Amino acid sequence: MKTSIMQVKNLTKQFGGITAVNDVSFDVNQGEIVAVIGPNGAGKTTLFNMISSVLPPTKGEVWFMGERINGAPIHSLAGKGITRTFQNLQIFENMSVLENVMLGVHTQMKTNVYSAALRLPRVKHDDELARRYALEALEMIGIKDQMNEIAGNLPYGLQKLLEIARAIVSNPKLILLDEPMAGLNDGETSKIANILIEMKRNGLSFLFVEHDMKTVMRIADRIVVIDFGNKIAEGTPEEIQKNQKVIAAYLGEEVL
Ligand SMILES: Nc1ncnc2c1ncn2[C@@H]1O[C@H](COP(=O)(O)OP(=O)(O)OP(=O)(O)O)[C@@H](O)[C@H]1O
Repeated sequence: MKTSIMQVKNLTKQFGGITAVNDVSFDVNQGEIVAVIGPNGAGKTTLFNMISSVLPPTKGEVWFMGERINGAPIHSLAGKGITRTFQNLQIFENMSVLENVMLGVHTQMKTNVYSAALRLPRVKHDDELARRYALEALEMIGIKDQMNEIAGNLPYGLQKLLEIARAIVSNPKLILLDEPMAGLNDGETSKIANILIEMKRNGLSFLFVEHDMKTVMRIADRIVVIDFGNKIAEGTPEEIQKNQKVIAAYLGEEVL
Protein backbone atom coordinates (compact mmCIF):
# COMPACT_ATOMS: atom_id res chain seq x y z
CA MET A 1 0.00 0.00 0.00
CA LYS A 2 1.22 3.49 -0.82
CA THR A 3 1.89 5.86 2.05
CA SER A 4 1.69 9.53 1.21
CA ILE A 5 4.52 11.43 2.93
CA MET A 6 4.10 14.82 1.31
CA GLN A 7 0.97 16.64 0.25
CA VAL A 8 1.17 19.71 -1.96
CA LYS A 9 -2.17 21.45 -1.61
CA ASN A 10 -3.47 24.15 -3.96
CA LEU A 11 -0.12 25.93 -4.22
CA THR A 12 -0.38 29.30 -5.92
CA LYS A 13 2.25 31.98 -6.49
CA GLN A 14 1.64 35.40 -7.91
CA PHE A 15 4.41 37.81 -8.83
CA GLY A 16 2.64 41.12 -9.27
CA GLY A 17 0.11 40.45 -12.01
CA ILE A 18 1.70 37.13 -13.10
CA THR A 19 0.34 33.87 -11.74
CA ALA A 20 3.48 31.70 -11.97
CA VAL A 21 1.85 28.71 -10.23
CA ASN A 22 -1.89 28.26 -10.08
CA ASP A 23 -3.65 25.93 -7.63
CA VAL A 24 -1.29 22.95 -8.00
CA SER A 25 -1.90 19.87 -5.84
CA PHE A 26 -0.25 16.43 -5.75
CA ASP A 27 1.18 13.90 -3.29
CA VAL A 28 4.54 12.15 -2.99
CA ASN A 29 4.43 8.62 -1.62
CA GLN A 30 7.10 6.81 0.33
CA GLY A 31 9.63 5.03 -1.90
CA GLU A 32 8.51 6.85 -5.01
CA ILE A 33 10.24 8.99 -7.62
CA VAL A 34 8.02 11.85 -8.78
CA ALA A 35 9.08 14.15 -11.62
CA VAL A 36 7.80 17.64 -12.33
CA ILE A 37 8.04 18.54 -16.01
CA GLY A 38 6.77 21.33 -18.23
CA PRO A 39 7.88 23.69 -20.99
CA ASN A 40 10.26 26.58 -20.23
CA GLY A 41 8.72 29.17 -17.93
CA ALA A 42 5.88 26.83 -16.92
CA GLY A 43 6.40 27.47 -13.20
CA LYS A 44 8.43 24.42 -12.15
CA THR A 45 11.16 26.30 -10.31
CA THR A 46 8.63 28.51 -8.55
CA LEU A 47 6.69 25.43 -7.46
CA PHE A 48 9.87 23.76 -6.25
CA ASN A 49 10.92 26.87 -4.34
CA MET A 50 7.59 26.98 -2.52
CA ILE A 51 7.81 23.28 -1.64
CA SER A 52 11.31 23.75 -0.20
CA SER A 53 10.34 26.87 1.73
CA VAL A 54 12.55 29.15 -0.35
CA LEU A 55 9.49 31.16 -1.45
CA PRO A 56 6.28 31.71 0.53
CA PRO A 57 3.16 30.68 -1.41
CA THR A 58 0.51 33.27 -2.19
CA LYS A 59 -2.00 30.53 -1.40
CA GLY A 60 -1.91 26.85 -0.51
CA GLU A 61 0.01 24.58 1.82
CA VAL A 62 2.72 21.92 1.88
CA TRP A 63 2.49 19.10 4.41
CA PHE A 64 5.22 16.59 5.18
CA MET A 65 4.78 13.62 7.54
CA GLY A 66 1.74 15.21 9.12
CA GLU A 67 3.29 18.63 9.63
CA ARG A 68 2.70 21.82 7.69
CA ILE A 69 6.11 22.86 6.36
CA ASN A 70 5.52 25.89 4.18
CA GLY A 71 6.73 28.87 6.16
CA ALA A 72 9.18 26.71 8.14
CA PRO A 73 12.73 28.11 8.14
CA ILE A 74 14.76 26.51 5.33
CA HIS A 75 17.45 25.27 7.71
CA SER A 76 14.82 23.35 9.71
CA LEU A 77 13.85 21.13 6.77
CA ALA A 78 16.83 18.75 7.02
CA GLY A 79 15.83 18.00 10.61
CA LYS A 80 12.33 17.15 9.42
CA GLY A 81 13.71 14.72 6.81
CA ILE A 82 13.84 16.80 3.62
CA THR A 83 16.95 17.86 1.74
CA ARG A 84 17.32 19.66 -1.55
CA THR A 85 19.88 20.18 -4.28
CA PHE A 86 20.02 23.27 -6.45
CA GLN A 87 20.24 23.84 -10.19
CA ASN A 88 23.39 25.88 -9.61
CA LEU A 89 25.72 23.76 -7.53
CA GLN A 90 26.05 24.93 -3.94
CA ILE A 91 29.27 23.27 -2.96
CA PHE A 92 32.09 24.82 -0.94
CA GLU A 93 34.71 24.95 -3.66
CA ASN A 94 37.72 25.42 -1.38
CA MET A 95 36.86 22.56 0.96
CA SER A 96 37.58 18.90 0.35
CA VAL A 97 34.93 16.51 -0.92
CA LEU A 98 34.77 14.86 2.51
CA GLU A 99 34.40 18.18 4.33
CA ASN A 100 31.57 19.21 2.00
CA VAL A 101 29.64 16.06 2.77
CA MET A 102 30.39 16.37 6.50
CA LEU A 103 28.65 19.74 6.47
CA GLY A 104 25.53 17.90 5.29
CA VAL A 105 25.66 15.83 8.48
CA HIS A 106 26.19 18.87 10.67
CA THR A 107 22.98 20.43 9.35
CA GLN A 108 21.22 17.48 10.97
CA MET A 109 23.15 17.59 14.23
CA LYS A 110 22.91 20.18 16.98
CA THR A 111 26.28 21.58 16.05
CA ASN A 112 25.77 24.38 13.61
CA VAL A 113 27.50 24.48 10.29
CA TYR A 114 29.62 27.49 11.16
CA SER A 115 31.10 26.15 14.37
CA ALA A 116 31.69 22.90 12.51
CA ALA A 117 33.47 24.73 9.72
CA LEU A 118 35.62 26.52 12.30
CA ARG A 119 36.36 23.17 13.99
CA LEU A 120 35.67 24.38 17.51
CA PRO A 121 36.77 21.82 20.17
CA ARG A 122 33.26 21.07 21.45
CA VAL A 123 32.29 19.70 18.06
CA LYS A 124 35.00 17.05 18.02
CA HIS A 125 32.67 14.16 18.84
CA ASP A 126 30.09 15.32 16.30
CA ASP A 127 32.92 15.69 13.84
CA GLU A 128 33.95 12.06 14.18
CA LEU A 129 30.38 10.90 13.73
CA ALA A 130 29.92 13.21 10.76
CA ARG A 131 33.07 11.82 9.22
CA ARG A 132 31.78 8.27 9.53
CA TYR A 133 28.40 9.09 7.97
CA ALA A 134 30.05 11.15 5.24
CA LEU A 135 32.37 8.28 4.31
CA GLU A 136 29.38 5.95 4.06
CA ALA A 137 27.57 8.40 1.78
CA LEU A 138 30.64 8.86 -0.44
CA GLU A 139 30.98 5.12 -0.70
CA MET A 140 27.33 4.72 -1.65
CA ILE A 141 27.57 7.40 -4.34
CA GLY A 142 30.88 6.00 -5.57
CA ILE A 143 33.18 9.00 -5.03
CA LYS A 144 35.06 7.90 -1.93
CA ASP A 145 38.32 7.76 -3.88
CA GLN A 146 38.06 11.52 -4.39
CA MET A 147 37.35 12.33 -0.73
CA ASN A 148 40.51 14.37 -0.17
CA GLU A 149 40.31 16.35 -3.39
CA ILE A 150 39.35 20.01 -3.31
CA ALA A 151 35.70 20.07 -4.38
CA GLY A 152 36.20 22.96 -6.80
CA ASN A 153 38.78 20.91 -8.73
CA LEU A 154 36.39 18.04 -9.47
CA PRO A 155 34.88 17.70 -12.93
CA TYR A 156 31.27 18.95 -13.08
CA GLY A 157 29.75 15.45 -13.13
CA LEU A 158 31.52 14.51 -9.90
CA GLN A 159 30.47 17.79 -8.28
CA LYS A 160 26.87 16.83 -9.01
CA LEU A 161 27.47 13.47 -7.36
CA LEU A 162 29.01 15.29 -4.41
CA GLU A 163 25.83 17.34 -4.02
CA ILE A 164 23.79 14.15 -3.96
CA ALA A 165 26.13 12.61 -1.37
CA ARG A 166 25.64 15.69 0.78
CA ALA A 167 21.87 15.48 0.32
CA ILE A 168 21.66 11.84 1.44
CA VAL A 169 24.07 12.05 4.35
CA SER A 170 21.57 13.56 6.77
CA ASN A 171 19.43 10.45 6.31
CA PRO A 172 16.43 12.21 4.76
CA LYS A 173 13.09 10.67 3.82
CA LEU A 174 12.55 12.94 0.84
CA ILE A 175 15.11 14.50 -1.49
CA LEU A 176 14.21 17.39 -3.78
CA LEU A 177 16.43 17.58 -6.84
CA ASP A 178 16.45 20.59 -9.14
CA GLU A 179 17.52 19.44 -12.61
CA PRO A 180 19.94 16.76 -11.39
CA MET A 181 20.89 15.74 -14.94
CA ALA A 182 21.53 19.22 -16.35
CA GLY A 183 24.97 19.52 -17.93
CA LEU A 184 25.79 15.82 -17.58
CA ASN A 185 26.80 13.39 -20.30
CA ASP A 186 24.91 10.13 -20.92
CA GLY A 187 27.21 8.06 -18.71
CA GLU A 188 26.93 10.44 -15.76
CA THR A 189 23.16 10.77 -16.21
CA SER A 190 22.76 7.05 -16.20
CA LYS A 191 24.93 6.76 -13.07
CA ILE A 192 22.78 9.26 -11.15
CA ALA A 193 19.61 7.59 -12.42
CA ASN A 194 20.84 4.24 -11.13
CA ILE A 195 21.74 5.74 -7.76
CA LEU A 196 18.25 7.22 -7.39
CA ILE A 197 16.61 3.91 -8.28
CA GLU A 198 18.82 2.11 -5.76
CA MET A 199 18.01 4.58 -2.98
CA LYS A 200 14.31 4.39 -3.83
CA ARG A 201 14.49 0.65 -3.21
CA ASN A 202 15.69 1.52 0.29
CA GLY A 203 12.50 3.51 0.88
CA LEU A 204 13.68 7.03 0.02
CA SER A 205 11.38 9.34 -1.93
CA PHE A 206 12.40 11.82 -4.61
CA LEU A 207 10.76 14.81 -6.17
CA PHE A 208 12.69 16.25 -9.08
CA VAL A 209 12.40 18.87 -11.78
CA GLU A 210 14.05 17.76 -15.01
CA HIS A 211 14.18 18.62 -18.71
CA ASP A 212 15.85 15.37 -19.74
CA MET A 213 12.74 13.45 -20.80
CA LYS A 214 14.56 10.20 -21.51
CA THR A 215 15.63 10.00 -17.88
CA VAL A 216 12.27 11.19 -16.56
CA MET A 217 10.48 8.49 -18.54
CA ARG A 218 13.00 5.90 -17.37
CA ILE A 219 13.05 6.55 -13.64
CA ALA A 220 9.87 8.38 -12.60
CA ASP A 221 7.04 6.39 -11.07
CA ARG A 222 4.75 9.34 -11.54
CA ILE A 223 4.99 12.59 -13.47
CA VAL A 224 3.30 15.91 -12.74
CA VAL A 225 3.05 18.17 -15.80
CA ILE A 226 2.89 21.94 -15.40
CA ASP A 227 1.99 24.36 -18.19
CA PHE A 228 1.45 28.11 -17.71
CA GLY A 229 1.41 27.53 -13.96
CA ASN A 230 -1.37 24.92 -14.07
CA LYS A 231 -1.13 21.20 -13.49
CA ILE A 232 -2.35 19.81 -16.81
CA ALA A 233 -1.66 16.13 -16.18
CA GLU A 234 -0.42 13.59 -13.67
CA GLY A 235 0.31 9.93 -14.27
CA THR A 236 2.81 7.22 -15.08
CA PRO A 237 5.35 7.80 -17.88
CA GLU A 238 3.20 5.72 -20.25
CA GLU A 239 0.09 7.76 -19.43
CA ILE A 240 1.92 11.08 -19.79
CA GLN A 241 3.46 10.17 -23.15
CA LYS A 242 -0.04 9.51 -24.56
CA ASN A 243 -1.76 12.47 -22.89
CA GLN A 244 -3.17 14.86 -25.51
CA LYS A 245 -2.88 17.95 -23.28
CA VAL A 246 0.78 17.18 -22.64
CA ILE A 247 1.49 16.56 -26.32
CA ALA A 248 -0.18 19.90 -27.14
CA ALA A 249 1.83 21.74 -24.45
CA TYR A 250 5.07 20.44 -25.96
CA LEU A 251 3.90 21.00 -29.54
CA GLY A 252 6.84 21.46 -31.85
CA GLU A 253 9.30 20.06 -29.32
CA GLU A 254 10.57 16.55 -29.86
CA VAL A 255 10.86 15.76 -26.19
CA LEU A 256 8.33 13.12 -25.28
N1 LIG B 1 10.79 36.45 -8.90
C1 LIG B 1 9.96 36.53 -9.95
N2 LIG B 1 9.34 37.71 -10.26
C2 LIG B 1 8.51 37.81 -11.30
N3 LIG B 1 8.21 36.79 -12.11
C3 LIG B 1 8.79 35.61 -11.88
C4 LIG B 1 9.70 35.42 -10.80
N4 LIG B 1 10.12 34.12 -10.81
C5 LIG B 1 9.51 33.54 -11.85
N5 LIG B 1 8.70 34.42 -12.49
C6 LIG B 1 7.85 34.15 -13.66
O1 LIG B 1 7.05 33.04 -13.34
C7 LIG B 1 6.92 32.16 -14.46
C8 LIG B 1 7.40 30.77 -14.10
O2 LIG B 1 8.84 30.76 -13.95
P1 LIG B 1 9.67 29.49 -13.43
O3 LIG B 1 11.09 29.92 -13.38
O4 LIG B 1 9.06 28.96 -12.21
O5 LIG B 1 9.45 28.49 -14.64
P2 LIG B 1 10.21 27.13 -14.96
O6 LIG B 1 9.17 26.17 -15.37
O7 LIG B 1 11.05 26.75 -13.82
O8 LIG B 1 11.11 27.54 -16.18
P3 LIG B 1 12.47 26.83 -16.73
O9 LIG B 1 12.09 25.50 -17.23
O10 LIG B 1 12.85 27.77 -17.85
O11 LIG B 1 13.46 26.82 -15.60
C9 LIG B 1 7.66 32.81 -15.61
O12 LIG B 1 6.76 33.56 -16.37
C10 LIG B 1 8.64 33.72 -14.89
O13 LIG B 1 8.98 34.81 -15.70
